[in-house]
Amino acid sequence: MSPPNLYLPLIDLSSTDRASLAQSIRQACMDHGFFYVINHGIDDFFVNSLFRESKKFFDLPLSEKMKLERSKDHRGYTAPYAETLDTSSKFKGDLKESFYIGPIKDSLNQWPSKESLPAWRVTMESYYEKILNVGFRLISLIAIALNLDENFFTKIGALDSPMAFLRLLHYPGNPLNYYHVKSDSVILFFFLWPLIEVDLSIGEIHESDKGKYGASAHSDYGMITLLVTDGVPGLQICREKDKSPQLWEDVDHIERALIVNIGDMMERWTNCTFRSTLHRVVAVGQERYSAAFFLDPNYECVVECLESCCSETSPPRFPPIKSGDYFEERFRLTYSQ
Ligand SMILES: O=C(O)CCC(=O)C(=O)O
Ligand SMILES: [Fe+2]
Repeated sequence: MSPPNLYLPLIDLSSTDRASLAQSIRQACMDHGFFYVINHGIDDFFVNSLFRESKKFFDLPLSEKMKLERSKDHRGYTAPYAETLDTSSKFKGDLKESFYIGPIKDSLNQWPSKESLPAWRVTMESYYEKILNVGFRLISLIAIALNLDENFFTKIGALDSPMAFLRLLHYPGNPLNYYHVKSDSVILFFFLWPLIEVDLSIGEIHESDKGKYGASAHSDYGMITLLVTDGVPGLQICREKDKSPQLWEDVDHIERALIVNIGDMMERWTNCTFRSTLHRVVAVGQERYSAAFFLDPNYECVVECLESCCSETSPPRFPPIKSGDYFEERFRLTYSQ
């Protein structure tokens, strides 16, 4: 295993020294907002079956996938170019296609039929439970890292039926195959590169930075995100978003490690002590699969500056906000471009 270019701390969940783990997490969250997690207890077997089933879905014809188009509850399929994570971008839409699975105990999720993909639902549900469990363990370490009771986030109700979403992602290898033209309600896909040269006067050509970004620059909305990838590179982070020009650093793949990052809610809670770092996925000309698990608080939970993160000299920077209100606004911006 070659050492990563960008040094991100490795958090070894098999360690019993919770105080030292929490200290490393604190440092990682202040310096990068990103860290690796090893020995998390999710067997390779589950990750491999997650990617195998994910691929089976994304391999279906677009018309089949669109039958499960993302609902108002944010469950289901989003086609390439449906999302613009970088809401300031002049380009429209990201290259990726994705599938959202929300809390598995409610009945709002959409599933491919058992006839077409018999093992799909059970695979996703099983991975969801396992990764949720790792998320809970990390949140408790994060509470310690913030000098709080290890059950702090449970006690304030954040983890009471948390709004945890598993998002399966597929980045096409050849972006040119996915040029997408949108005209009012009509969406046409062109699968032949030469056609792009034709001046199409209907609608708008969605160039998505000419296919440069699988996912454009963004920060995640919630508490923490736990990511697994198939090892294909592309993920980059920018630690100083206001610096010009921005410096983007590659996040290397480490076999069997999860990549964990802090989201905007946690940044608000911690009064920016912990950083919600800008990141993106650049297209590397290779097909790529990943699965991001967003562990976000219960929508009723009020996110307000933690006592351990403010003082007279460092007053709260954000007003308290109900988690559900915050998410609705962020989702609206992401999909309204
Ligand atoms: O696919 C990846 O590596 C990152 C995905 C991501 O940042 C996201 O879905 O928010
Ligand atoms: Fe992200």
